[in-house]
Amino acid sequence: MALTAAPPVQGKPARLAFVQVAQPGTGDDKARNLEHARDKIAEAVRGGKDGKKPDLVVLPEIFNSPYATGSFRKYAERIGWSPETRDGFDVAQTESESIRLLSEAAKEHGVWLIGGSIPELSADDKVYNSSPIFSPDGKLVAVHRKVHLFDIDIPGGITFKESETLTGGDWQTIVETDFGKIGVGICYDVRFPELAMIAARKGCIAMIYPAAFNTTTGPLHWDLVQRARAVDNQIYVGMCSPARATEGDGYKAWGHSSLFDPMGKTVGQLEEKEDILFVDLDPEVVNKARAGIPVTVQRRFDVYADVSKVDV
Ligand SMILES: O=C(O)CCC(=O)C(=O)O
Repeated sequence: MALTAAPPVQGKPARLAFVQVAQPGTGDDKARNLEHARDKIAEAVRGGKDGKKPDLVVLPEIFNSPYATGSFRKYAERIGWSPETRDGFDVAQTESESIRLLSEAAKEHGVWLIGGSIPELSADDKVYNSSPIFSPDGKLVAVHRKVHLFDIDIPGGITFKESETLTGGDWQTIVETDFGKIGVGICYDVRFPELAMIAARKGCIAMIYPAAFNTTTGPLHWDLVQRARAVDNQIYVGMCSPARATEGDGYKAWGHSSLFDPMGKTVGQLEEKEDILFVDLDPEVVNKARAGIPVTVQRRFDVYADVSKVDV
């Protein structure tokens, strides 16, 4: 029995490298963090056991600053990119040393680069948690500003309030690479299924999130939310975390950078220490999942189209 399947997703097989670098402690200087990230990108580009060069390298959330609301403004840099200037943006004009370094690394190695995220200072003096994305010629093709701020309070677990110093972004980010469309979110954004659903319906083969879960929610939800987004939308979902800090009283990231496939299977996953995860995307795996379980074309928007109008 042939079922009605969604149109095939456009893309080519691609190798990804998730660079799980240590997150800076409060005493760290930024130049050292940046140099370390640059070295790790170079290591990733040399490939894993089979020596295959990745098409896309991903860094974790807030890799150049301590992950602390009190540090974001101090470490923030003016990037200058906006969706309006996207095509005419010249990296040579940015004031951001992190953007310059990442652009050089992407160009030097000829790879797509999701440059984790960094605190960004906007023209109107707000601070955002922002993920810059570079093409292999070093062009800054997009900046995703974390849309959903991480404000949680779990007694006996973790309290964190990004909104004390950060502002939420107000656009969705989809990047067109030469191996297919990729959606980008940042960490807490993964808890909101809508971004992933829209990305999938717009033809993305994967959602990638620079992220930094913690030791309270990590063991419970890190795998679960990625697998849920992957299975709901029949796309690949991956998150790149910092390594877990072993000293100091700073943020203790969960680690476990990982990629899940459209059937919810683990493609690959790290532990909590510094390491690099090499994993492959295959559009045929997406097409097969969609042909077998065609939820993409079975949705009943006539029944639930007005979900945003339902009061909570
Ligand atoms: O959602 C979570 O449990 C963690 C989110 C987080 O750490 C973040 O958004 O930075």
